[in-house]
Amino acid sequence: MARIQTFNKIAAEGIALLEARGHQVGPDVHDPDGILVRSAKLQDITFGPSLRGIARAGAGVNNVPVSRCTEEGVVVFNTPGSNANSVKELVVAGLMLSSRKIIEGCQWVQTLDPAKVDVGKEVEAGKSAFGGPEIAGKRLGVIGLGAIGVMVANAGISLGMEVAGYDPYLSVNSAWGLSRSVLRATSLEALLADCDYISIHVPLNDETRGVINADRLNKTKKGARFLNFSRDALVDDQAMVKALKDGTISTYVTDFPTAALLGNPGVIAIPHLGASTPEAETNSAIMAAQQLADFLEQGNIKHSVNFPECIMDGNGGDRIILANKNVPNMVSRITTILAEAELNISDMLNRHRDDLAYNIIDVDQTISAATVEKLQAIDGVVMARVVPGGAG
Ligand SMILES: NC(=O)C1=CN([C@@H]2O[C@H](COP(=O)(O)OP(=O)(O)OC[C@H]3O[C@@H](n4cnc5c(N)ncnc54)[C@H](O)[C@@H]3O)[C@@H](O)[C@H]2O)C=CC1
Ligand SMILES: O=C(O)C(=O)COP(=O)(O)O
Repeated sequence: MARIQTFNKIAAEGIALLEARGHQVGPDVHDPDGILVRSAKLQDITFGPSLRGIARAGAGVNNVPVSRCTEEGVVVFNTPGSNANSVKELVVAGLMLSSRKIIEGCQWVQTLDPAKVDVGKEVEAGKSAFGGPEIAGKRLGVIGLGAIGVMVANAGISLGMEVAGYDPYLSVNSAWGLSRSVLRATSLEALLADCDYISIHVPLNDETRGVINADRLNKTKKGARFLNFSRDALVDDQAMVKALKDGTISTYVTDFPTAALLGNPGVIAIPHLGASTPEAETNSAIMAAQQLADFLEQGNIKHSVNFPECIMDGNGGDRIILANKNVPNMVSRITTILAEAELNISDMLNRHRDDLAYNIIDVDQTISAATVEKLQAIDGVVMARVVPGGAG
């Protein structure tokens, strides 16, 4: 049994999956082996020595201190694609909201006093203040063509838009999913200069922080509508407010409101609702719970953002999982210690990702605590554990 602490409300299906597998789950669990989280910020949390894995039920992991986790041998998971449709649908709504003055119009209707005016007559007389262009035939630029960006680009095509995409790291999988009608923008600047509607779908990291800055906004097509359903810090708020004031951007739709944006005309601020559908919440919770349980129970790693993918069927005996710096001679040092302990390796898988290697080693005999200590003491070993319950 593992102890799993939750940091947000996680859909019941995910919790039920873990409980059905015998694990203790909840917000008050102490000394957790695993953490299950949505958007709660974990940067200021000190992790105890028992922590082995963190599963983010969702896509973005900027709320998790991933580098610190890697150094401490903690595996971080996310759930790619689990909430992409939910975000895509809200982006489609955002396109419409950015184009037609639906929100202002609805707010105005609520101000009409039926005791004083004929509402139907007043609506017909006042509606011309709330017109806006159709999106069909206009050009949509999609920055980042991953799980969400591909769906948004394809939706744009279905809605009769011309669509251009920009993603220097486009995966083969995304390329397969992308409509052939989507044009390739040669650079971010070219996309910004050419598009009437722009939607950004990239992770927040050191490369993308502030990617939409004053300089790029100055080069953006006059009157463009900008949609940000990714993260607040991708966009320089002050520069965006200025671009809204001078008409460079006509509407900024954001799922990540900040203090600097509130009260500015042209801002449509949504309270981070992109993934708030029962379907997305259930998908994400189940995927996160499954991945975390598979790792805690068997050491298998799928959809980690800091460890390599590593999955091996067990043979029913003891299993060691071990992470080490990806430097020469590590495997021989590990296997020497196992041989000295007269342990016979029945199966072994070694994978690496950047500077980190991960090993799953199944042995025919029982592994002693002393052997695990020796493995942990090897210079360059970040983490070594016997998976409880063996590799069956
Ligand atoms: N509003 C909400 O509730 C939600 C927001 N998100 C946000 O959306 C982001 C994207 O989500 P997914 O599409 O599921 O992730 P993903 O990992 O499938 O796609 C991200 C794409 O961005 C591309 N990319 C990375 N750096 C880039 C750069 N500098 N320029 C252009 N493209 C770049 C990658 O190659 C990848 O194709 C997440 O990281 C998260 O921050 C995700 C889900 C829900
Ligand atoms: O998956 C993501 O990156 C999201 O932004 C969704 O966040 P949430 O799980 O709704 O707090």
